[in-house]
Amino acid sequence: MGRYNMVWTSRICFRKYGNFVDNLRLYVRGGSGGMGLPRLGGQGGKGGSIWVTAKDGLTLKKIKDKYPHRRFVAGTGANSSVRTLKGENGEDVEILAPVGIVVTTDEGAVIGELNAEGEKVLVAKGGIGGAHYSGFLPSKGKARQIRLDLKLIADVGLVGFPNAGKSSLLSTLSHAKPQIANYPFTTLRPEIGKIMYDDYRQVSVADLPGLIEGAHMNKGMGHKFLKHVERTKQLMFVVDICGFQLSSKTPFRSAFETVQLLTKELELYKEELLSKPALLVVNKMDLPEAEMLLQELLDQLQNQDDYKSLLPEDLVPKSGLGFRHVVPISAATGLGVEELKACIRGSLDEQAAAQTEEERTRRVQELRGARPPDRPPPPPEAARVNLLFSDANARHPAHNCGSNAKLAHM
Ligand SMILES: Nc1nc2c(ncn2[C@@H]2O[C@H](COP(=O)(O)OP(=O)(O)OP(=O)(O)O)[C@@H](O)[C@H]2O)c(=O)[nH]1
Repeated sequence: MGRYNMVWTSRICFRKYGNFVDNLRLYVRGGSGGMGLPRLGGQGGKGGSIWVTAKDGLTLKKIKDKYPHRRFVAGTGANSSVRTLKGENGEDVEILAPVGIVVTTDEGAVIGELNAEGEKVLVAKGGIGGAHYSGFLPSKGKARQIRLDLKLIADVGLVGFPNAGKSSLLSTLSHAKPQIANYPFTTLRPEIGKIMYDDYRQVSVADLPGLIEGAHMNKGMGHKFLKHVERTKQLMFVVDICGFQLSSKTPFRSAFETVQLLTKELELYKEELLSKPALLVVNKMDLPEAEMLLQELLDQLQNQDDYKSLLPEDLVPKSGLGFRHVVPISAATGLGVEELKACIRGSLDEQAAAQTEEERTRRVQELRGARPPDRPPPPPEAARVNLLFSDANARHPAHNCGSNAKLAHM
């Protein structure tokens, strides 16, 4: 393996977990019916119902931000009166949600799925108005907690320009020919591979083909690709250590510039995507000069401000680059692949633990009758990046991806 015998798996920068919202719990209550009028046989109006309707371009985070209380109550039916014997029906409430979600009860029973714009699911029916048959007494609307879950296509999504080695990596990771997945809410058919762990846990990895520079403007597979990045728990950026050039007419990009461009594409499409935990995989470490180029890349990642002028200003991501781990590998020889598997697993486990803790805190607060906490606003970008860089290793000692050290010998 020549001079190259080290794997650098320490955190370059620590991304906060949980800013990206892939599920949401809501309280919904249909309206009560109105009273009937026994004297004249009048009927109360029906209570309004609550519907969840699919709309393109929405995210669960937008719903969360727009309705911090996450409570939806439909209108009450009007009472029957001498003037209006049939009381007016209460108003329905429509909750707009992204396409590609499953709506379930709190216990996990599926109420319905939204796979296309305009599809809707009834989540809380309004009560019936009082009438002769009910002794003129109305009934209450249905009240319950529901969950909106984004249908995930995989635990981890590969993000990289053509030729970075994504397909090769997926095959190496999953030891099998990855399956082409077909999802009802999409036209793109990602390849999905499964990593098997010794404790029988399986982690799914999706190769989402078609990302090129300008994807945010819908170039190439553009938005079709980027939409899928939303549907994974974590991102795995894959870059060729020797850089990337789409064609002889387009400029050559170094590995560092490639990372910047990939990040910029996500930022321009939906900045929220950058709050997903991400790993950076540096591929083709078997090639000559790879170790020297890796050191250069690490230096550039750690001193991003000094290298900002390499690309035109409008191509530099404004939020900086952040990765939980940087893992050099060779998909061709298998070098570093076991370390990568350990990193992926560790990162997903940490994310799951953080989400469970957040949900637990929320429920405790709910039981105490307190308003669920809104996430505190993130610190200003510049401050955050600096802080994360200067303190990352001190506050979060090098994650043990098979090694305790920043430089782990293979
Ligand atoms: N030397 C070397 N070559 C590699 C490695 N990984 C992949 N390659 C080669 O790089 C080329 C591209 O690999 P792919 O796996 O098809 O890359 P991709 O990112 O899936 O490319 P697209 O399908 O175009 O998106 C192929 O010729 C591979 O054989 C590696 O670790 N070392």
